[in-house]
Amino acid sequence: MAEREATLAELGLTARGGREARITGLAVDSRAVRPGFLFAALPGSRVHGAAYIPTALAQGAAAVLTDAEGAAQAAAALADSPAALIVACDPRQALSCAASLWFAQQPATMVAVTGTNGKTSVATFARQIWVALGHAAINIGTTGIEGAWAAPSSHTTPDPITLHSMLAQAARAGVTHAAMEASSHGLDQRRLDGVRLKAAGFTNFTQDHLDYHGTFEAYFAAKAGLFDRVLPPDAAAVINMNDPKGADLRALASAKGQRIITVGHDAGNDLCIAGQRFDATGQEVRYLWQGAPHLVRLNLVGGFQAENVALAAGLAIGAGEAPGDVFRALPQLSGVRGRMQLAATRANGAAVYVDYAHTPDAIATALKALRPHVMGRILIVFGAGGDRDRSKRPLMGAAARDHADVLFVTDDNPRSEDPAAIRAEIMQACPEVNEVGDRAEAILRGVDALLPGDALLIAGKGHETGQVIKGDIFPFDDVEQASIAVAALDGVI
Ligand SMILES: CC(=O)N[C@H]1[C@@H](OP(=O)(O)OP(=O)(O)OC[C@H]2O[C@@H](n3ccc(=O)[nH]c3=O)[C@H](O)[C@@H]2O)O[C@H](CO)[C@@H](O)[C@@H]1O[C@H](C)C(=O)N[C@@H](C)C(=O)N[C@H](CCC(=O)O)C(=O)O
Ligand SMILES: Nc1ncnc2c1ncn2[C@@H]1O[C@H](COP(=O)(O)OP(=O)(O)OP(=O)(O)O)[C@@H](O)[C@H]1O
Ligand SMILES: N[C@H](CCC[C@H](N)C(=O)O)C(=O)O
Ligand SMILES: [Mg+2]
Repeated sequence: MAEREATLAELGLTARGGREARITGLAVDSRAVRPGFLFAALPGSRVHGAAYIPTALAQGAAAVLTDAEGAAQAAAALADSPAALIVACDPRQALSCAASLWFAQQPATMVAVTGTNGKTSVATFARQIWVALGHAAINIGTTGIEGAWAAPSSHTTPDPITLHSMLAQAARAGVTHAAMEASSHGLDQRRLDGVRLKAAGFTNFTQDHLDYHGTFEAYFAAKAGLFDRVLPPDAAAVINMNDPKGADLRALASAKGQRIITVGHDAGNDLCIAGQRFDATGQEVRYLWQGAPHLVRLNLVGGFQAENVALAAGLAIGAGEAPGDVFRALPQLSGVRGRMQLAATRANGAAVYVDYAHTPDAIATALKALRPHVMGRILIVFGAGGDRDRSKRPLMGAAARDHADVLFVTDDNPRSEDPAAIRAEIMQACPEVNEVGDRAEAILRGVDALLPGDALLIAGKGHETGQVIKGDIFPFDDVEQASIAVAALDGVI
């Protein structure tokens, strides 16, 4: 980053007293500050970044961006320094816009998707549609940056400096299309406010992340910010009307003057899921685009995937593709790793699926979605993450109790918490279950219990490759464990 310089004005920032500075890089963490950097001292969840302003100045920061509280907190250090001070009411938003100007390039066609469940799936499907239509495309989210340019990512929606650095690298590598996940944390923290969107999508709204947002209202307001604040008026809003919150977002998008593409099962929607027929490996879907039918074979298990595909198709159309081309591309779509993934099959034919369901709604949806594909019983192995929304635990237990036939409650990233206490909270709703703390053993027991025609759903970790216990990450992969269990029990590798 130090190879180039920009003035504050070029980054859209105005310092107190009109002071200018030549900026050589951006940082939100004082430990990353180098001489000439702009340090963004942001209000955090644990501490105000202003606490690190003296350190950043000592390391040569040429400018500090913060809010009024931060400026007051570090007044003494700032008064003694030649660094420029920018005080913004929303410093996170100012940082995102500065980052977009600093890194300068982003793929010309970008879309974003928000919602409690389905974001990764929709973003991946949008990328696959674009690739099928001949574009150099990526998706950005929980599974990293994938497609024509790839990189790992620690966040679903990366912080703005990381995000714009990656967008610029991807654009320089020739990427023209990008679909990104807008997490509620990312929206609340303005991480994607510097992204220029052609379309934005909404999947659904159910319980998650109340530990962070506090109330359902605040959680929904964060998601609505994608349409209210980030999406420009000349862009398209693609809204799943099957969700009760869809109507609220349609009204919001309409007030903004955005082009609205509604998606849902009712015939009145622009993109309607008019019929579905399930078989062992996927489904046939009859979509209607503004009344005209498109019959599509999807190699995807789970009725909700037809909704995710519809939303991705709506985003591609909203961002400029011809509808006919988009529907022709859909049979080529393949599933996302760890989302209703067929991980193994027993010698007796019983199937083992791995899915990332880690909310009450996702567990219910995943189990209900499996039913039409399964003739026998449905078994589930699941747990709940530590240091995350506690109130969802008994609800996850209830969802499994209501929609599965045999339950194994196990551990899923206990993090700093006592794993047995997490399991006990889940089992408040389903006391009559098999409790097996060790996840590998729970999977082995679940696989062992499979009779011909049965299916096992291993829920919660999806694509994850580690089990987080205290501060350590132990290698763990549900798909791999499913294969190991089948091999051990059936004697095949
Ligand atoms: C709750 C949350 O989202 N926290 C994010 C936030 O940290 P924070 O502002 O709360 O950090 P803090 O510790 O209070 O520190 C305040 C400020 O001081 C700075 N600092 C701190 C220490 C130091 O020595 N020097 C320094 O400058 C920090 O950089 C920060 O700006 O800003 C940081 C920098 O951008 C993020 O890394 C951090 O993500 C944490 C690690 C996190 O776990 N976030 C998760 C919950 C998250 O964002 N998840 C969503 C997806 C969820 C989902 O849908 O499943 C995601 O998009 O990934
Ligand atoms: N449209 C949907 N409706 C309900 N549940 C869904 C839907 N799509 C996916 N799910 C469930 O949610 C799980 C997570 O899917 P996905 O990773 O696509 O969502 P996400 O919103 O990206 O999740 P995260 O917020 O954790 O990144 C899936 O494994 C599935 O169980
Ligand atoms: N990104 C989500 C995923 C959680 C998945 C589950 N395995 C867990 O650890 O709770 C979160 O951090 O809340
Ligand atoms: Mg995701």
